[in-house]
Amino acid sequence: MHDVMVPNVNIGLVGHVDHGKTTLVSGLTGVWTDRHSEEMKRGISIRLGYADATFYRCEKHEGGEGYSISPDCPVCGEKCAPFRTVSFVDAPGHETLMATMLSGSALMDGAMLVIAANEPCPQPQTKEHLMALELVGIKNIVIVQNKIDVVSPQDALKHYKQIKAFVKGTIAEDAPIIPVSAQKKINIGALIQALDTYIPAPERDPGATAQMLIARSFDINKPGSNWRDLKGGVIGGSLTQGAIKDGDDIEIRPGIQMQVENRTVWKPIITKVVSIHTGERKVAEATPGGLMAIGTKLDPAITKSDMLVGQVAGHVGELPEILDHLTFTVKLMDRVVGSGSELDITPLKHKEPLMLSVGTAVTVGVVTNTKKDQAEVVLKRPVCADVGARIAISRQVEGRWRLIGMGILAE
Ligand SMILES: Nc1nc2c(ncn2[C@@H]2O[C@H](COP(=O)(O)OP(=O)(O)OP(=O)(O)O)[C@@H](O)[C@H]2O)c(=O)[nH]1
Repeated sequence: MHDVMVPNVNIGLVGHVDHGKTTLVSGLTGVWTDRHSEEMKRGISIRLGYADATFYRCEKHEGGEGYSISPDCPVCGEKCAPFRTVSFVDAPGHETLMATMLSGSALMDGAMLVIAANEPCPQPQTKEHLMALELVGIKNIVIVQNKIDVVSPQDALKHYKQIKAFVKGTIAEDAPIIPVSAQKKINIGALIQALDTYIPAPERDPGATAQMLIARSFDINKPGSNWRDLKGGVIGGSLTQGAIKDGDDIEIRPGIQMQVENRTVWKPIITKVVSIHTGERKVAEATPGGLMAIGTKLDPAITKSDMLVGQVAGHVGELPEILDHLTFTVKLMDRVVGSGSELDITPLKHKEPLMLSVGTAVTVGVVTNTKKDQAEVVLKRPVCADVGARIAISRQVEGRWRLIGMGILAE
């Protein structure tokens, strides 16, 4: 591992099932396949996956040639310095896992939209994932035209034009389209160059109060953990602002569900940070950018099996309110995308159940009040969120949750 501090960004991988997202991350990190198959064995591949990469650039070459995942320049063999570390958030492509994709999108500074060259574009989930990026406000997008090794140059060009037509008028209209073969490792340098250019490390405020969105939580003592020297109950995710240090007392909200006099209440969890990892490194302090894992003094029974996913961690007393009902402005799309039949979206109805994604939290609620562009929803599970937070709204259409619009949390 290197000792140079380089900017870190979180890049999401989205796109239709089997278009090669996992293979691509493997090519960009050199390690992912093993970890992924390890996860598969443990039966948790439906959850979000993470992998870290360090990118190197040789100053001696123009274009994508000098970009690689190895410190040795692929052209001249000279040693190069790292210029960027990247945490990949791999969202599963399957349509029933849209909630997981939305939960992961809260962590993304930008996204790679992976589209296979050997299938007509757009496929249903490609449409739905692009719409999700648009709704959650992810503007920095690089389109990867994958599997170019299995089509002729003419067909690749035809397909490229299909992608161009598909993204016209969307948030990805000006996104670069990089033809690659993840499997044959063709054009990976150009892809790294595009990621560097189009997904910059965002401005963040390390001086603000800490807010960590939790996207994984587990028992470190279980076999298969990547962070063997962390101890106790572990939470993983990303800081959106502020910093967390080793030894800090932290609070996790909403916390634990309890029954008090026949009422369900949520009690924030208070604990101490005993170790921090970013990527493969142990660090004394975590700042925004990249994914991290924090070892705490919590009993692993509280953190096991992703039980704290969707919660927020920060310093004691400094987190946003715990909300068991949300009032938000609503902007609905015209039609449901990604379904076989693209149905019109009707206004929200009183008593209608909705699935709402806020930060990494995915929660279900019932509409209790609705006006033209505002709604109130009572939640089954509360969330911890600030006024102004973005809310992705899904409703049941033809038996599954479909993304129908976006909300902004009001006072
Ligand atoms: N020929 C060829 N095959 C590829 C390429 N990239 C991926 N594949 C194959 O396509 C299949 C799907 O790849 P994955 O990487 O699992 O796809 P995915 O998008 O992660 O799929 P989900 O996680 O299920 O959404 C696998 O059999 C890969 O070996 C490529 O560039 N060329």
